[in-house]
Amino acid sequence: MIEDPRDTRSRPQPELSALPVGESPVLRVLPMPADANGNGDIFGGWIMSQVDLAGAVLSARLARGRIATIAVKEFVFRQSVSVGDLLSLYARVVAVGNTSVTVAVEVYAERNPADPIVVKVTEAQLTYVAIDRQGQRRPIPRPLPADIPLPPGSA
Ligand SMILES: CCCCCCCCCCCCCCCC(=O)SCCNC(=O)CCNC(=O)[C@H](O)C(C)(C)COP(=O)(O)OP(=O)(O)OC[C@H]1O[C@@H](n2cnc3c(N)ncnc32)[C@H](O)[C@@H]1OP(=O)(O)O
Repeated sequence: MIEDPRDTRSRPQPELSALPVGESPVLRVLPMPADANGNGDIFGGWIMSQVDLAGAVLSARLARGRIATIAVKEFVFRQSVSVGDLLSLYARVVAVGNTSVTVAVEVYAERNPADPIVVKVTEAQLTYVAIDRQGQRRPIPRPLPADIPLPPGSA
């Protein structure tokens, strides 16, 4: 039987959340109908690409140039995303190495404008490597910028 996407009875009830207090999203984005799968939910792959872009923002600032994604640690999709949701993506630097930057990204969806709720959609940890024009790894320039919050011990 094909599931009716408007029928929410059989779906897990959303865990109510709130947007992180005192933080600004690095990216806000609205999924469009073309980003939806056959069930009417937004493709996980589309969400993953938004997370990759969100993680790249702080990494590119720290690398002061080109970067490449080298690794992504575990995506767990906790809630589905629908057309009409507003996604906010928050990023936090968790490590800065010699050539790499590791960033934790969290994704929240705001929905139902008449009675707004916020749900946490997913989170992931991504590592980016600073690369030169030939695509070879290069050191992250030091000193690191003072305006990006960094974990203790980063220098
Ligand atoms: C002013 C405006 C600003 C804001 C404006 C923002 C704009 C935002 C732009 C959008 C930006 C697009 C963002 C998408 C970017 C792609 O989609 S890139 C496409 C997908 N990725 C690729 O094609 C990469 C392919 N891989 C490669 O080319 C090579 O592996 C690389 C990246 C050159 C690295 O070379 P390598 O010899 O393999 O590197 P290796 O020495 O083994 O490791 C390098 C570093 O990675 C770490 N590493 C290696 N493996 C792992 C692993 N499995 N896990 C964790 N770390 C690892 C190492 O520990 C090392 O770190 P450090 O200790 O040096 O810090």
